[in-house]
Amino acid sequence: SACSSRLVFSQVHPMWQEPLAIPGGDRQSPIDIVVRKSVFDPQLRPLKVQYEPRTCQQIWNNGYSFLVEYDDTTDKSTLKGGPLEDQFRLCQFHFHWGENNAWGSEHSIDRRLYPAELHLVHWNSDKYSLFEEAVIEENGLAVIAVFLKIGKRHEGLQKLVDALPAVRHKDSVVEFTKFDAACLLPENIDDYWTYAGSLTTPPLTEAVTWIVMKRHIEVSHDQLAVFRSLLFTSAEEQVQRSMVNNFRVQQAVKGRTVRSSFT
Ligand SMILES: COc1ccc([C@H]2OC(=S)NC2=O)c(OC)c1
Ligand SMILES: [Zn+2]
Repeated sequence: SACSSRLVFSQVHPMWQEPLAIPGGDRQSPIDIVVRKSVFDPQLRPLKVQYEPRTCQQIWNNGYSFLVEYDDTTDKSTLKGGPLEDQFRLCQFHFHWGENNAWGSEHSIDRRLYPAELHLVHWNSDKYSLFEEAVIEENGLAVIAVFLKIGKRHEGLQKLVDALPAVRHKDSVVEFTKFDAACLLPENIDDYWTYAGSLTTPPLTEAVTWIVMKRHIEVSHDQLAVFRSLLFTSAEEQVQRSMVNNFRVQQAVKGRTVRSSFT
């Protein structure tokens, strides 16, 4: 699918140092969400998530995370409502996680970090015809963020966990079909925060309407351990590096307002 588009990142592996100052970066992500400063917006509507499991295609280790990629050539898996004026198409989801359970998420709530964070990535198919077009437009993308907490085993995630050893190295791909991404959403998706932000790895474009779920999902310690068994490095490289701590440092809010859909 296009959305995992082979946008050429800076070849220097960011390893999450800040490789470059973003010219005029005044809406960068991730951020710490200060709950008492968020503003309830009664005009925020319920989210409408309609995912078609048959659009799931493959898992790709891109050397930053592993992406579960969807066929985004038609409007079969869509997101609308909430803060969104247009219809958005699901193109991939991926995660960010730590080397241990003390940290790993990109966003935090009142400074509380989670061991991992899921990003469900959608692009505005009312206004653009390709992910690559949308990724440089300020209303181009919508990313749903869901925090992961260590607890009971997540049955729906296990099918994905079982496929990960096949994509251990950077640039490996494995077929992965009929996965319902909706199983990774918390029961209640009506409670969320939303703010204007950016991609969290290069190209860091300020194209993202963030929808950060208030409710987390639970995964088992062993399931998250399999994420940490992945590698940043390709099979040919002499030195193998574990894929952990693939999150960006938090960015200045710079006067942005974070709205909440709940009081
Ligand atoms: C080329 O497409 C990209 C590139 C980077 C990101 C990063 O930005 C966020 S958000 N998470 C990431 O890993 C992306 O995710 C939507 C999509
Ligand atoms: Zn991400």
